[in-house]
Amino acid sequence: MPELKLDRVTKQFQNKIAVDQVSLTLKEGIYGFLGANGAGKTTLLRMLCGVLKPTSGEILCNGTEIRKMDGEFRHILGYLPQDFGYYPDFSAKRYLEYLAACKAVPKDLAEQKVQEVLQLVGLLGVQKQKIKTFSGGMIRRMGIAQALLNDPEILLLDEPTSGLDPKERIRFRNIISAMSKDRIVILSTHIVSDVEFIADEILLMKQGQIVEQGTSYEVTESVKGKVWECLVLPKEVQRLNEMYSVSNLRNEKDKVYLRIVSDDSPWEGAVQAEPRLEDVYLYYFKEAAENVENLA
Ligand SMILES: Nc1ncnc2c1ncn2[C@@H]1O[C@H](COP(=O)(O)OP(=O)(O)OP(=O)(O)O)[C@@H](O)[C@H]1O
Repeated sequence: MPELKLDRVTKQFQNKIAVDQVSLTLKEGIYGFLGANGAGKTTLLRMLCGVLKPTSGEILCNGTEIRKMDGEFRHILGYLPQDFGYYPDFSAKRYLEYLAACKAVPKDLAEQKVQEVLQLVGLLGVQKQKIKTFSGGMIRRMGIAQALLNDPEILLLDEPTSGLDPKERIRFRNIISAMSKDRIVILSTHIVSDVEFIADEILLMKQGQIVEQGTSYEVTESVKGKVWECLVLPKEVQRLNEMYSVSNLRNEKDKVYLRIVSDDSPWEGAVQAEPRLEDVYLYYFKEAAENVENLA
């Protein structure tokens, strides 16, 4: 089993520090990098797969700088980038056979491997169809299939569920869980439910830094005592909404139920509630959540 070690890894683009002194040790398991858009997740993943060179710091695989391992590192790596490219006129099977050749999967093994990954992602029955006839979810599953062709020990998935409906999202999560044994799986996302139940470790990334790290339970506990519930009159809602991070709002007869994430009690009579990972996200990424709302 490989061990990945990041030692003060930093990436600066002109005057923007995208990844800021990140130090981590990653062993077998699923690591969920959770952060708002622009937090630095993609930049970190691109350094991890060797596409980008860190401005400073080192990434070591079993003690050796990955850039010095060259082909050897690529052999144990599978990568699903955010903008995964494919040939729409190829069938799923032909496309994966083509990629298997690009990845130097031995010819006598390639056909079996293609069938194996198609089976794993549930595309065996449609392998002869052209990719252009596939739904978004099927295309993302193809993406995972290609990343698994060389049976990688390290699997990097950048926003793998973007654009998927809830059913496909669940299916995707199950696939990732099923094949995570004996691998390091690194998954970046801004969708809490993608990692809440499957990640062994969650890493919250903000402005290029890891601001929280631990199991889902541990990270959730970090906002214990900061999640509040209260019933207020409708006329109070706007003010509270402007002052606090409201994670849930529901009309209840003549009052409104609010769930608020705040260091201090937002309302006389507010009671503390059990935190959820979603509350943690809101606590750290309030501004980002607001931007998304404004765009919606
Ligand atoms: N090639 C580049 N040149 C200049 N700035 C960049 C470049 N790539 C990324 N950045 C900046 O670095 C920061 C981190 O970007 P990055 O794409 O890593 O974030 P992210 O967390 O993956 O967000 P997203 O989910 O939107 O991709 C952003 O402010 C981004 O604008």
